[in-house]
This record gives sequence, C-alpha cells and structure tokens, in this order.
Amino acid sequence: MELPDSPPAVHIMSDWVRVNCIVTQLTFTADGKLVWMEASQRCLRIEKEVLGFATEGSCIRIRAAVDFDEAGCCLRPGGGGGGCMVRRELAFEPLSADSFTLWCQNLRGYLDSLGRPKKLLILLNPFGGKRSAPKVFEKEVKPLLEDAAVKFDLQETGYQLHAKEIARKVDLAKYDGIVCVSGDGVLVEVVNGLLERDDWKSAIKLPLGMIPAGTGNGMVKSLLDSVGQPCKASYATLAIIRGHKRSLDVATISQEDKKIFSVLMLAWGLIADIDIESEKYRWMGSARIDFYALQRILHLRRYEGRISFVPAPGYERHGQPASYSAEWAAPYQDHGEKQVDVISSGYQGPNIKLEELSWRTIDGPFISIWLHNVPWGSESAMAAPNAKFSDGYIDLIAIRDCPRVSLLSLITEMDKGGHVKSHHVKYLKVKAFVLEPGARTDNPTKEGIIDIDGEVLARGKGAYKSEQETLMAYRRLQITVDRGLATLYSPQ
Ligand SMILES: Nc1ncnc2c1ncn2[C@@H]1O[C@H](COP(=O)(O)OP(=O)(O)OP(=O)(O)O)[C@@H](O)[C@H]1O
Repeated sequence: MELPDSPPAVHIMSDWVRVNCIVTQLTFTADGKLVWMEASQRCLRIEKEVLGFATEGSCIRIRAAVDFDEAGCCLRPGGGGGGCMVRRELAFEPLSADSFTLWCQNLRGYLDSLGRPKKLLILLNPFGGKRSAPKVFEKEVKPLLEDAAVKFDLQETGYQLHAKEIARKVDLAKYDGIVCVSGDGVLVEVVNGLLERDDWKSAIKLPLGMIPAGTGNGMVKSLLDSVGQPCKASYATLAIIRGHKRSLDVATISQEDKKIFSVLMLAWGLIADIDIESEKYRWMGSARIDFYALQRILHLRRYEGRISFVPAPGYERHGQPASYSAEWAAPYQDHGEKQVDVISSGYQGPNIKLEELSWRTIDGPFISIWLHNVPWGSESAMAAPNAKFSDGYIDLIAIRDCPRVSLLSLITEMDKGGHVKSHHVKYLKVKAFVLEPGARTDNPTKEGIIDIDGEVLARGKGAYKSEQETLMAYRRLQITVDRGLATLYSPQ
C-alpha cells in the first residue's frame, strides 16, 4: 500500500461505502488505485497488489497481496503469506444495490483488462528438491490462486519425462499457461515436449510459470532477482497471477540427427563433474556440492578438446579465426551406442546459415566449459551475471588454466558472479557453439560428462556411471540459439 502524493484527479468511480462500520469515501482512480480514508488515507494498487474480489451478501471483499513492509493496519489480515509478502483483505459495503452492482462491474472490467491468466495447468514434481512441492503448493500457491479466482488443473508428475509427455499432448485451448511447481528439470521437459509437437509454433508461445520447489531453481531465481524480489513461492505465484510475460531464448543442441532443447545451461569439465558426480554424496544435502567441489579442485582434471563459436559483436577478440566445417554436422559413422528417437516433426532448431557466420576457435586442454542462458544456475550460483533472457546469445564461461588456489576463490565468488572477472576466466556471448570434448589429460582412457540443465546428456568412456545410457554420445555437438522463442510469466 502507498500513500498518494496528491488527491486523485480522474475517477472510474467515487462513492460512499461502509468500511469497518464507518462510512467513508472510496475512490477508484483511472490509473487503477483504490483510495479511501480509514484513520489516514489508504491506497491499494490494483495491478500490483490486488489478486481479485469476491462478494458476500452486500459486502465486497478485495483480496490483495502486499509487501510486508508496505502492509498497513487498515486491512484485515486474510491469512499468512510466504516470505515477506502478506495476504490482505479490504471488505466494504456499498450503500445501495445499484452502487454494489456498479462496483462489481467496474472492478471486474478493470481486472479483465489486465490480461491475467484465467486457467492454468499446474505440474507438480512431488520428488523434486526436498520433496516440498506438495506442501509449498497447498500453503503458499493455492491460497493466492484462489484469492485471484484463477482456475487450475493440478497434475503430479509420476516419473522422469512425464512432464514432457504431458506437454506433448496437452490441449492448448484449455489453458492460458503451464506452471511447474518443481526445479528447473521439469521446466526443461515441458519446453522439449512443446517443441516436439506438430503445432510447436503456437505451443511454445504458451506462457510457462515457475514456482521454486526443486534443488536447482535457477530460472525462477533469475526472474525474481531481476526485480529485486526474493526467490520465494509467494512472489513467484504473484508474478504468474499478474500475467506479465517475457520471452526466453531457447538453445538447440544437436548431434547428427538428434536434437534436444535447453533453456538454462550446458556444462562440460569441472562444473559438470561436480554437478553430476556429487550425487554420490546426496545424503549430505546441499553441502555435497561444496564438499565435492573441493575434492575436484584438489584432484583437478583437465580435458583435451576444442570449442568453436560465433561471438556476439564486441567479443570477436577471443580465440583464433576458424571457418565452419560441414563435417561438424555430418553423420557419425559408428552407431554402436544407444540412439535417442530422432525428432522428425516439430521444431528443428533456428534457421541459421552457420557456414556464413564468422567462427572462432580455442583449443584445450580445458578445466571447465559452461554455457548459460540466464544469470542464475541455482539459488546460490550467479553463473553468468550478464546473461539476458532474450538477447539471442548464450553466455560462455571458459577456463583453460587456473591455479588451484585461484579456482577455490573463483568458486566462492560464484554466489555474486565475481568469478567472471578473473583473468583465468574467458567470459563472452556466443550465437552458435561447437563442443568437441576429449579425454582427460592425466588418463587418456577416461573421458568426461556433458551436463545439460542438471541432467547427463553424454558420458564418455570411463566416466562416472559410464555404463548408463545417455541421450547423446560423448563427441562433437553443436548449439544454436533461437532468440525469444519461449515465453515465461515474469514479475515485470
Ligand atoms: N514422480 C517422479 N519420480 C521421479 N522422478 C521424477 C518424478 N517427477 C519428475 N521427475 C524427474 O525429476 C527430475 C528433477 O525434477 P525437478 O526439476 O523438480 O528438480 P531439480 O531441482 O531439477 O532436481 P532435483 O531432483 O535434484 O531436485 C526431472 O528431470 C523429472 O523428470
């Protein structure tokens, strides 16, 4: 709530109503504020704070969600919110039946003009993160959706790739958006499911919302942090209810005729090894990442390989000039390993003539290669501080050589994004990228892991759990970026 500087000049309506048994003037301003006197002047901003309204007899109840430090005592508590947001209610009685009808019509008309979602499909992963999604939904999300009169169908994901199956089949006409109460993994599955549809062009425009309930909540952290809000379910829900949208770049990762789509990150080397191999220490909780990072730095691995990329304007100084080789996209001869289903319909990646672009290349060995689409990789790792949701580029964070002590300090600076300032780190934006991963320098019989959005994309020979099947093989793969292809619900 805010105290307006001057009395509102233009009204949608201004009327005498009863608030808390006291007759007072309530004004609905043309710029969407409800202003009234109750001990002092009070104000609710409809677009920002009002979730919806309900009627009860001759009473109109306005339901709002207000920042705790802005909440005043004039609004009756309507239940607890999450974090620093509180639910509030303004209950008032117009003095005549005609005035009651007019208030309802004007409020409904204004709320309808805001383009907020009316019906959502909610996918909830009961096993994500600390298995808190069902509780988060019941306590923090559902009450706000009910206050806002947003209808929803709730579906729990029952197994890996279930969210992708749902997104492939969902009746788009039934919903205004899909919301994931999960970590980033379910969001990535939804994006892949939508893009595999025959009607992918319209499907991928369906807005996607995120409520943090996983181990990695990088996407929703990036969204909320961009407007200075905490990464909490209540703020994430409010962003969805208010219906603001922003577009999001989608990266296509291809290897011969196989494709997979990513919206968050791809890692090879140190970060991938920490992310994937630390699952051995799951019993430690979130401390497993720090513990295993320390182990990996003490026993540092370097990988042979080469990266080639098309730099964004201003980043052309990195690497050596190269030309695109048609061989990069050519089919590989040995098809001994498991293949993923080839996507023959649906989105096939951006229409870019790669051979016409200016390529650069850097040869290994490498300690770490990390590609990031949004700033935050998790709630505590600001992987790519300059990353933008829809600039059409993906941020590349590459480390070739770095002393162990410096690496340790780089890792500790990652919570604020300070690592990219180090002279050991190459930090640039790329439009297209080719990774040619090789073996470890200390042991050529052992190769590495390629991690995409927290899941293993490829495991090389002798890598951790190398007997397990993966989506792609540990060899050359290509990444291209499609600007703003997907749409997210966003706080602004
Ligand atoms: N019922 C289920 N049982 C097992 N796995 C599931 C289930 N539902 C979804 N999954 C899988 O769990 C994976 C991770 O889910 P999610 O995105 O919620 O969390 P995360 O933060 O990415 O990872 P974590 O599992 O470490 O919390 C997804 O790839 C999804 O396929």
